[in-house]
Amino acid sequence: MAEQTLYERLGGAYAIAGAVDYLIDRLHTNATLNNANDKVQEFHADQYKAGYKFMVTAWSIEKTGGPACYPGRDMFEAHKDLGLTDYEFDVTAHEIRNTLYQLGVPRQEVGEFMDIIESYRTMVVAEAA
Ligand code: HEM
Repeated sequence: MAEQTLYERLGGAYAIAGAVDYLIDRLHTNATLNNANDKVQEFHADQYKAGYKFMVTAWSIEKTGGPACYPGRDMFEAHKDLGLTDYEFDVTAHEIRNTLYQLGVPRQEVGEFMDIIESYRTMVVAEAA
């Protein structure tokens, strides 16, 4: 049998959407991120929340080997005007990791997903661009 994709091992679209739902609620109330950057705080207004959950869910589905369904910008385009620092990236990555722990995702899959997140650092952090 062919090896299952990370997308399949995470439980597919429903499980990923559930994890993103939990994650974005945490990020939107993360005082460190909100205090660090006006642009981030502005974007955390409720009117963007459902759309952002959709975007991050679709991105995660696609990057873990599920169907190509992400309609948003690439990670450099989406973040280049936000002036993000390595510290803010680390805080976000910490919340992502904690979400996976909280939901009981196995160690192997946590490692693989966090490797994907880390591979986008230079596209997200303005200092590194
Ligand atoms: C690897 C980590 C990250 C991933 C996977 C990610 C994912 C995404 C996605 C999928 C979008 C939507 C793009 C679009 O609508 O075209 C987006 C936009 C955005 N992200 Fe991230 N992001 C990451 C890191 C961060 C960090 C560290 C911050 C700030 C703390 C951040 C803040 C934002 C904001 C404010 C937007 C909206 C930008 C706009 O519409 O002008 N992201 N991100």
